Amino acid sequence: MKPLMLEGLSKRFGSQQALEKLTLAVRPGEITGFVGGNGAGKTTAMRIGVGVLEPDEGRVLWGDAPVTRAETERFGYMPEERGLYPKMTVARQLTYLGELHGLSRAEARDAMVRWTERLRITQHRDKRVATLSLGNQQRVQLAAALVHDPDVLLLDEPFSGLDPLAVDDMSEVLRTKAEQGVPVLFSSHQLDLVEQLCDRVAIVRAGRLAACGTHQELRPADPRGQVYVEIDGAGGDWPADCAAAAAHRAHEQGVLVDLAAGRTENDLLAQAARHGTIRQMRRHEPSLAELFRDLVEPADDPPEDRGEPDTPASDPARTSDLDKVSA
Ligand SMILES: Nc1ncnc2c1ncn2[C@@H]1O[C@H](COP(=O)(O)OP(=O)(O)OP(=O)(O)O)[C@@H](O)[C@H]1O
Repeated sequence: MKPLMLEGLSKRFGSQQALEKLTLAVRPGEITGFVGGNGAGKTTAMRIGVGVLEPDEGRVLWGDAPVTRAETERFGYMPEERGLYPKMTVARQLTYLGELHGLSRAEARDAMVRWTERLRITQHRDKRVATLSLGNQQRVQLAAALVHDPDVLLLDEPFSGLDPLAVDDMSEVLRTKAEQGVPVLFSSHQLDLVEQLCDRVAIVRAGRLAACGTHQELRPADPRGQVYVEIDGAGGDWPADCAAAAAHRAHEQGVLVDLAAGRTENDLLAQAARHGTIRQMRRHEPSLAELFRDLVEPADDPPEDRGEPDTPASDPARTSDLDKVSA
């Protein structure tokens, strides 16, 4: 399987610059999470990726060459607005979509049977889509994206509104497709889920790639990091009189401390111990949600601020992995 490359995509709707030179590689055999605030440009990028929208600038590469219309037929796309025919039965719908993507009637029927079993919607095969719960409609929508055994999977918020069992089913299917070598890209606002499921995360901000990499690569390079400390009954402000603490804030059941310059964890430990029994002390690894907030929160900037590249995008440590792919 080949990577799907979105290369230098720009797209404007009226006065709204939806994408600004966005470049992103979706690698075969990996799940890439596509995250960003509302209106950051994820849907626009995916629609261009599957060929339902033309970019103003940039191109979509499948492997080394620009993707052709025939090749996009081999892509699987789950649109955010969901594109099912409400009055058609599930079975008819999936079979029809399979045929549209080039399968014979018998192959399409087999694929419908297989995916309705896999996604646990066999009991709904003869029902009209509109009569299903939203979660089950979403399972059908995923089946619709998979029925022709696609070479690439692009899914726009596939997890929104799913119950935990459906989240597990959906996650398992995406993982299996990636293991088969398919490049998988999905957008989501559920950052815990993205962190768990994705091999790589692309963070988009105001139409640009703010950062892309594995969770490890996205973490700040600062080797000092922060220290999480939990002390029995000490309250949240005990670091205020610790010389080893430059700053602190409440976090989970304890506090997150920035070590002061020249101080070590041992200095902090000694000072913390004076405040009570230490339950936990560990180097803090920021979650994806924290990294995301750091990178994306200033996205409320007015549109005129969009002209300059975002600092993280120009940070080689944060885009180095992408560079390797595009090189
Ligand atoms: N067809 C359209 N016509 C006009 N503006 C559009 C159109 N599609 C997208 N936009 C605008 O482009 C920008 C990017 O939208 P897009 O839907 O790609 O963002 P998103 O990251 O998917 O957002 P969300 O997380 O809210 O779904 C937004 O400002 C949006 O209003």
